[in-house]
Amino acid sequence: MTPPQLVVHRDKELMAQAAAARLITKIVDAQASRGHASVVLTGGRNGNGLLAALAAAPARDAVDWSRLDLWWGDERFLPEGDPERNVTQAREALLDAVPLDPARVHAMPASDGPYGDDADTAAAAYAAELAEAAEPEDHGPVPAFDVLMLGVGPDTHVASLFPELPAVRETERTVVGVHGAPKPPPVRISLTLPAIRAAREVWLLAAGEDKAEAAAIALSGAGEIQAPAAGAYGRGRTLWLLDAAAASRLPRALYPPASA
Ligand SMILES: O=C1O[C@H](COP(=O)(O)O)[C@@H](O)[C@H](O)[C@H]1O
Repeated sequence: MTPPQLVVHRDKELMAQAAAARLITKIVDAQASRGHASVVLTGGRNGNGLLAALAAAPARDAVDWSRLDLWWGDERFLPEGDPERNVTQAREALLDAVPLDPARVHAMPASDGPYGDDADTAAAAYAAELAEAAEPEDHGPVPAFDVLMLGVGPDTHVASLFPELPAVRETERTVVGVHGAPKPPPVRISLTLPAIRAAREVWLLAAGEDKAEAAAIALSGAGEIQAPAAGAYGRGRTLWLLDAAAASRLPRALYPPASA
């Protein structure tokens, strides 16, 4: 387990801009060293805020968008094009504005797609797609993503891993169907903690007063079943990107010097 590093920004706008700049650098560096890069996107307010900031950043043109694989950490299992789907929101915030290779945009299945409304079969299909993309040097059934981003819910959920639900207890499968999520919609698809931990870097995004309690709990030694964000870490780095409001209830010992 890589211990979390914390960066606290003044407010959520600055946090989104700084995280977008950080992501551009990571992608450009990965493309320079390996020829391609892979990023796992998150839904939610903070994830979409980052994508919108990236869309507005002039440095976005430094990325070779045709050599970037995009995956999702979770999806709301709704029909294609539904405004609540994470991929729909990501397209609106950024993806439609950059020259991605459509074959490298790995959206999770929709509820009116080839697997119909069977979220478990759709999840298994996504797991198979990940396994096919994994290289031998990744040493596992999912690619070693360069960056995997996760929004942190006010209840400490990450991706669609909610406290105490079966999905957060999964130790074998890399992608699961989620049923009975406390946040709508109730049916979702999610990467599991083992898949999340395959990433080189995991970035947790938390901005706003409503995330303060969740950040304090997850960073104070809570168990991952009760606080899924506590179980999200990367192979090489675990980075919490917060704004001052979300960091306001962290124990003093954890509170780092303000970054900006
Ligand atoms: O429903 C979801 O919620 C989380 C957190 O969203 P936020 O709006 O509270 O920041 C998000 O990370 C996840 O991808 C999404 O499906």
